[in-house]
Amino acid sequence: MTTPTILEKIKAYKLEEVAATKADVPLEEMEDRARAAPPVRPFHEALLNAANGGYGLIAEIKKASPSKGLIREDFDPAALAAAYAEGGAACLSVLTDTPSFQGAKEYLTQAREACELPVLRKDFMYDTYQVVEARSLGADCILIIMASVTDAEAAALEQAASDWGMDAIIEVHNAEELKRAEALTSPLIGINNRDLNTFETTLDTTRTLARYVPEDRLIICESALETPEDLADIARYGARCFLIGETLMRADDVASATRHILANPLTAGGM
Ligand SMILES: O=P(O)(O)OC[C@@H](O)[C@@H](O)c1c[nH]c2ccccc12
Repeated sequence: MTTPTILEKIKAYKLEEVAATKADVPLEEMEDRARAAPPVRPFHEALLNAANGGYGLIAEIKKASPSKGLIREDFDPAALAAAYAEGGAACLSVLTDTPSFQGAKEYLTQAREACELPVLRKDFMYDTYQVVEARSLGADCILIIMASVTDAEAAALEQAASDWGMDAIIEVHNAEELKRAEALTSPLIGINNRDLNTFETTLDTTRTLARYVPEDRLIICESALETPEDLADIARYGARCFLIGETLMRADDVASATRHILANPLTAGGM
């Protein structure tokens, strides 16, 4: 027997979780809740508008991660959301997975209520039930991790997001996953610089893959971004949208750290 990969382990516990939630809240009931949720905020549009004038930042609310352990002690999703909005983020991402990221479904609702930004539910999605649940929590966008789903699962998740008026980010980590992503219709392609099975990170992943992304898709460079220089460098490869968690979560003053990383390193400074 081969040892399961990290993504396989996550998938196993996530499917159990989903089965338990479904037993508690049947699909019809979850659909009622989704219909009663506040209207969808335009995620793609907010990102695109911000990227046209500079950078489109998706700022992530992330308490802990499997590779880094606890990232932020003082963790108030509503205050963090307000700080991100003040600092110039275009959208938010909120981790709702508990076993690996110490996230929670309520964090998404709390963060979204504290600002006007569209919100990505950051979780491991396999079942369209989770998409309905995401909408019931207020999510405006979902993540589809190609490394963790089949083509059929990805297509079903994407369709469910679209049925509920939400956007979907298709996350890829290599050329093969990018090819599979191209068969889907979502215009949002996330290039994850972190290998979710080994946790290794390198911005070379984006530098290498960006040129193969079709022109009609919007590239989001995800993970391991630390400085304004990183953003400026990656922008030269055609990506103007960024998903950043840890660097901002480690800052004492989250609003000013957000402003700082979004500043153009060529024109900033000198104050
Ligand atoms: O904290 P970082 O290195 O800035 O990364 C943020 C985000 O890209 C990362 O949390 C992430 C990207 N794809 C994921 C999929 C599942 C869980 C987490 C992720």
